[in-house]
Amino acid sequence: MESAPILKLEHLGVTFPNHPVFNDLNLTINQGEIWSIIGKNGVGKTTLMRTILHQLRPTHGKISYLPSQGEVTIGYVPQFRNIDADYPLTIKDFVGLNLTGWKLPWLSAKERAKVQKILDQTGLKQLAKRPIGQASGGEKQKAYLAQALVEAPNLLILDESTASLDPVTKTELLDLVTELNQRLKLTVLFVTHDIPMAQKYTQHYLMMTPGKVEQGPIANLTTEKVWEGENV
Ligand SMILES: Nc1ncnc2c1ncn2[C@@H]1O[C@H](COP(=O)(O)OP(=O)(O)OP(=O)(O)O)[C@@H](O)[C@H]1O
Repeated sequence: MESAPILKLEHLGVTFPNHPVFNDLNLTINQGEIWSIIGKNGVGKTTLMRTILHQLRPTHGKISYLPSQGEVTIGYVPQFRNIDADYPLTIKDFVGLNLTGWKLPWLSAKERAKVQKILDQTGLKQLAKRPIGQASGGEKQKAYLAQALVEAPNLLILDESTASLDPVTKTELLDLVTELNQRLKLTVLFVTHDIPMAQKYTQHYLMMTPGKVEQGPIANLTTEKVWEGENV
């Protein structure tokens, strides 16, 4: 049985001054689906994600969050950003930041339990007390994922979040995301240039090309299609 929609984009368009990024984008994402969002550099993938995250207002069309806006909570894992070696927080405090609204991490017992659980799930338990600035790139990226998941969102956006990771760490992260998807029906938008990973981990694709978007089941995403899309 098909799930109910969680996100519906209708005739969506974003135009920066003198620069239309995309137009007339129509897309329905159902609860529990995993989508890859692909397309060449600069085509508008991050702009689309920022619009879904309410950071940008669409210039045309609309986005519906279903069954209601209040019921759709979004976790966001950005592209890898380094963190200064002398950044003062431990991995555990960093993961808990979302729970405190980015103030100093004075957590309640319940919040501490949430952090503990997600550290466990993301394989960061042994590293909880390590200053995040001294963690490896992969560990930092896991911490960003844990931070995005700590409040149990029902929609997770991975914005090229695995791009800088080695194959083993990349697979660990995406296996965890798949596990959460199956257990909790977490809906996932995976922005990526990694077509083999998209084919392995996602069920549907949205391919953005200048002036046009295409979507379908991931089995239809052939190498030729990607090549054509990247060369428009
Ligand atoms: N705030 C802004 N003002 C003006 N132009 C912008 C703004 N943000 C993004 N752009 C432009 O919009 C286009 C789409 O950018 P976006 O970051 O969404 O692309 P992308 O598909 O995510 O690219 P990449 O794969 O390189 O990350 C680019 O040409 C970019 O320069």
